Amino acid sequence: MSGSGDEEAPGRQAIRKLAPGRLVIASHNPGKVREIEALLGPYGIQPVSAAALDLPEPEETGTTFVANAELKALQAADLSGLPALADDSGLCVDALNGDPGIYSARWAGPGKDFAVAMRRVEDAIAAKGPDASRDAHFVCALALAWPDGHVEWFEGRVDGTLVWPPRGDRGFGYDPLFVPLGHDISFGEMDPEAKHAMSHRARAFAQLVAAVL
Ligand SMILES: O=P(O)(O)OP(=O)(O)OP(=O)(O)OC[C@H]1O[C@@H](n2cnc3c(O)ncnc32)[C@H](O)[C@@H]1O
Ligand SMILES: [Mg+2]
Repeated sequence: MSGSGDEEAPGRQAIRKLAPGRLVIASHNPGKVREIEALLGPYGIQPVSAAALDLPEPEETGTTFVANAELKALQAADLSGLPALADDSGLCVDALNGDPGIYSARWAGPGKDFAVAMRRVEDAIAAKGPDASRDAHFVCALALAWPDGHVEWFEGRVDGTLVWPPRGDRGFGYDPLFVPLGHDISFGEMDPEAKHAMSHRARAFAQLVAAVL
């Protein structure tokens, strides 16, 4: 941090008090929780997941990634009495006007079956014809909320193209479909460290670190 003598923002003071304290990761997605724990690793914060605290999964009624991240973070902070970090993310496909977007989890159905969701994406692109664009991007909105209702949010994005059939069994969700720009392997084939070097989540996280940690 640069400068001296300036008053720290309330959020900054709060997160400083966290270390080595606790932060709720307000997500019920084990793949995301794993990635966020890895990203938090260097900062001496002890994360606890919403699932470990038995927090309910809120209905995602927002119409944007940020709105959904915010409602998940606020609910977890309110119920736990701890600061909470939520992630709302998804795959946006150009040929599908940005779908599945904020509905990315819902395209996998109640069984959260991403083989089904990836097939749905592929079928929808194929229905647009052989010349349909295969360009896509992942978006991640992170919201950091405190029990007093203070909330800050950050967004990251990574561009790429979609392959078929799915490639690799690393990562989670739509990772096997997505080849980031400038690379020739999918997120599903990549080392977690390589994904963290460029992912939408890592980019949103870098902004959070710059602003808050
Ligand atoms: O809401 P929480 O409890 O955090 O878990 P979720 O799985 O429902 O998460 P979202 O509502 O944010 O839905 C986003 C979906 O987009 C997909 N997604 C997000 N980030 C991804 C990534 O890095 N790689 C692959 N798929 C991703 C993933 O399948 C998620 O289920
Ligand atoms: Mg969700």
